[in-house]
Amino acid sequence: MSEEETLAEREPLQTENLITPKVSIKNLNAWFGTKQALKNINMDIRENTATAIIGPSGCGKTTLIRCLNRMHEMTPGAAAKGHVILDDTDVYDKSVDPVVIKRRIGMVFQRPNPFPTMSIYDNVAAGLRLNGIRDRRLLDNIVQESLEHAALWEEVKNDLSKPGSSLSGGQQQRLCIARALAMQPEVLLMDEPTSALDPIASSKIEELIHGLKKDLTIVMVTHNMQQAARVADFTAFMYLGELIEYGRTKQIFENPQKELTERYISGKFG
Ligand SMILES: Nc1ncnc2c1ncn2[C@@H]1O[C@H](COP(=O)(O)OP(=O)(O)OP(=O)(O)O)[C@@H](O)[C@H]1O
Repeated sequence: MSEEETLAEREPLQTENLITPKVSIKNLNAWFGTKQALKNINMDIRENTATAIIGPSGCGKTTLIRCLNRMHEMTPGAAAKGHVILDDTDVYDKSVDPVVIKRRIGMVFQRPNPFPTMSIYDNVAAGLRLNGIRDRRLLDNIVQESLEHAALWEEVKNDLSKPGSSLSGGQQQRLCIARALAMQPEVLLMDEPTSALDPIASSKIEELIHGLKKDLTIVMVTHNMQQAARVADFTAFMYLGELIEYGRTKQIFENPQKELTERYISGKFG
């Protein structure tokens, strides 16, 4: 058994249905005004795994992950209907506070977006302070842990008061990951987290994703199929707002069951 093999690959397939998902998407539909962007998505996401969402431009990848933590509805005119069950909470239940959901399901965006006027330290501490944490020692600890977790601490530990915007693009993206981790999310959504980065910075983020899976569940959008193959345990292929095929990454890439998936994977359209 190679070290490259992931936990999901080693486990026998038969156990798959017995594992309670971390996130269960049921009959999820989403719109921008009258345009339907997601069509009846059903998908279970297993805890402590990385799932890649792939598919051609405009197929609904970003919309899908933004529906998971209720960011989609923040776009004027946007709406979602259906269920996203996080453990045993329906994210779309009327009694649920979307702010709590965003804390439990964090997000990292395509372009690194540190708060430009804030120091490295304050970028990571900002969310904690907003949540009323003022104790300096506690803040120091969480900031250090988050930066360590994001594999950035060694590079910035002597420069914590410098602006976040003084870092390289790859470092800024890891700072944004640290900022998300400081809130101790259970699920981390990543929307093409390496598309603005060079290959070395990208591979650092990919390594990081491997490590982060031990503590949380990752759902990432990527245009890069090699990246999906390298980092994701499971891959979902979408087309025109529909989930066409979803399974273990190895199966999706080596033995797709649907012709559309096969055509996309082999570069016949994109
Ligand atoms: N703010 C918006 N207003 C109106 N329509 C939108 C908006 N954002 C996305 N859409 C439309 O919704 C559909 C899904 O978009 P989405 O961004 O989820 O696709 P995607 O697969 O992530 O695309 P890409 O790979 O290009 O980022 C597309 O047809 C897109 O044009």
